[in-house]
Amino acid sequence: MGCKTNAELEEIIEQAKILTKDGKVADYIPALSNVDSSSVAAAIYHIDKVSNPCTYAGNFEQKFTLQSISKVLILALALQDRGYQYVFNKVGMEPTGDPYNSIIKLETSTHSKPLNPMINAGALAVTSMVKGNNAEERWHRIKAFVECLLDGKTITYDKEVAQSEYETTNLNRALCYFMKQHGVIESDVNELIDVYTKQCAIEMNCLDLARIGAVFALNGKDPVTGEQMIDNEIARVCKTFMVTCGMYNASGEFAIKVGIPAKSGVSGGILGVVPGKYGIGIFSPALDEKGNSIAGLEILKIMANRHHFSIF
Ligand SMILES: NC(=O)CC[C@H](N)C(=O)O
Repeated sequence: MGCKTNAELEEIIEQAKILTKDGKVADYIPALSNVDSSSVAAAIYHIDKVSNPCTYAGNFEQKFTLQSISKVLILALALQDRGYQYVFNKVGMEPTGDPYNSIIKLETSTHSKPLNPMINAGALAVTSMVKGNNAEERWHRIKAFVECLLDGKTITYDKEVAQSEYETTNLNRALCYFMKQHGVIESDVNELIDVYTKQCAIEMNCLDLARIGAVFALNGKDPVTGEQMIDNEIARVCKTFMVTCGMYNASGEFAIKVGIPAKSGVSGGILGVVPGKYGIGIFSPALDEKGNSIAGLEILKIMANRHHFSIF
């Protein structure tokens, strides 16, 4: 993939970097805290450019784990595997206004249905729907699907981060046991947590993430081959969830200030989609109190203002 540095993006990154000192790296997954909190990297995949489609700035080679960004990709796979009815029979479509790991709405919602697939409860239920005879098969299908979105590039997962989350994720286990009790999931809880912690620990750099953004920007088509990688309708559903719930309980403010489908993860990654134009990948691990990358948000706000990103 042809890539080059971009002076404007460098300038924006320098501006945003100052804010990293106001944020905090996630440490509730212990292995996530081993990272330089001042790192900032960003890449943009321009879907109209045939040669050198990618521009980048900052430490673009640095890999990070997807964490919650993986929820959008696994939703696409589960919808492909099971169809709309099956998935949304078990998981809702409404934003919660609560933190991503909150348990409160599970108890108050009808049939204990998680409110949407972007909160942990909903994402865990969605991961349990990926086809496969066992955890290993499910994980291999997830890995193969993400590799397809990256033109066949082999992806890896950060074993230390996955193991660290597997050992400490009592709250996610609690969400699973609650959902199992109420028939939302059927899987063995530890097997489900095993697949989920691996999917969250999938690692890539911001160039890779920008390429995945480009697939969504093209309604599921590969930006190079034009092949339909994700069904058009499924890409639409995923992008809609990114708008309504992709930035946790800051999605409303983000829709006003930036106005594009985006999904963030507690590692500090943000996947951004400017429909018909760009895929965006950002990494900066210092987070605000809602769990979004502080510098990442600033970069998107500046770019959205200058280049009129908003879809609204
Ligand atoms: N917001 C996130 O990125 C959360 C993902 C993380 N693996 C968790 O389940 O807590």
